[in-house]
Amino acid sequence: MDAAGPLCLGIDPHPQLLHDWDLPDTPVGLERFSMTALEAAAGEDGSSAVAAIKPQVALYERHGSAGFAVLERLLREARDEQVLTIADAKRGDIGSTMAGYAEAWLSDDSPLAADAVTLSPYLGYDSLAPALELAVATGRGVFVLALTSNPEGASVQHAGGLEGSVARSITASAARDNARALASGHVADANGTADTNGTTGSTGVNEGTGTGAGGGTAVRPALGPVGLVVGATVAGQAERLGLDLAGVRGALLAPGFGAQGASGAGMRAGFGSAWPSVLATSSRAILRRGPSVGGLREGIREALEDLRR
Ligand SMILES: O=c1ccn([C@@H]2O[C@H](COP(=O)(O)O)[C@@H](O)[C@H]2O)c(=O)[nH]1
Repeated sequence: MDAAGPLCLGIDPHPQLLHDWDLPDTPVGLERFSMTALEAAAGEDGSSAVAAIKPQVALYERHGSAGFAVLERLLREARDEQVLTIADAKRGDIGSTMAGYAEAWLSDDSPLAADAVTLSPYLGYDSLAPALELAVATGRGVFVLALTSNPEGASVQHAGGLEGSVARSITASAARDNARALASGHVADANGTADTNGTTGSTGVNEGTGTGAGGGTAVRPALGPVGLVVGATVAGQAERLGLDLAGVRGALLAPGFGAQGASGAGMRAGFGSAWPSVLATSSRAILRRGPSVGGLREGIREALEDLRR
């Protein structure tokens, strides 16, 4: 985020987008789409144009094993291009089988290994422990759904009321786990290398200034391995629900920027003091600028400009 700015490019190969790009709704079309988006994300001068890419796993899964093969190639080539990856898989299960999902997305030798994965905490936040443990051990991260960008999310996430909402409990649990990880110094450094010696930065962890390509001068605290998903469209609700997002000390992945209507100005206002930790993610609004790599890069530039403004 310091180097490239607070933007993640969502790679969502919707059937309509494949059609608009004049590609077939097949694994061949999916592969062309994914590699083109990666080329745009990788930037022109060897430095990534975005902080991360976020492939939407559902849209690969709908093509079966051939779709997963394309996703494996995307994740592998992104790694080769040094573009960070967030697999948007929204996984969550009872602890014993959660370990299987964790290995699939977060272990070094998995063909689907990403730098981070999105997790659903609705079988109980602590059921996610196998994924959090593996993320810490391999220098990766997780993003736990807290306040999702869709209107239906409120029926579950606001439950419990202003003082005791589900979202508040998830936020507090993430803050607890990050505090533990940060205190132990056992988190990834800026190169994604697991650091157990406390030698990275003054606190032994990755600290960012928030003064890089993302613009702005706010100081971002050191961030732990547990991020939250907080929709850009609903960020303003966080304060009303008493969520201490800045206190989480984890990255805040914010979908809803662009196609779902959220703007840079609206996000800044909604996230308030947590803004330096926000990683806005946009899929369709940028992907609609394809199929040319130049068009996609223009979309990325405009989105970054909006976030800096
Ligand atoms: O709360 C959430 C969690 C995840 N998403 C995902 O983000 C992208 C948004 O795509 P856009 O085209 O930019 O609207 C998509 O993959 C969703 O599954 C979300 O929107 N909201």
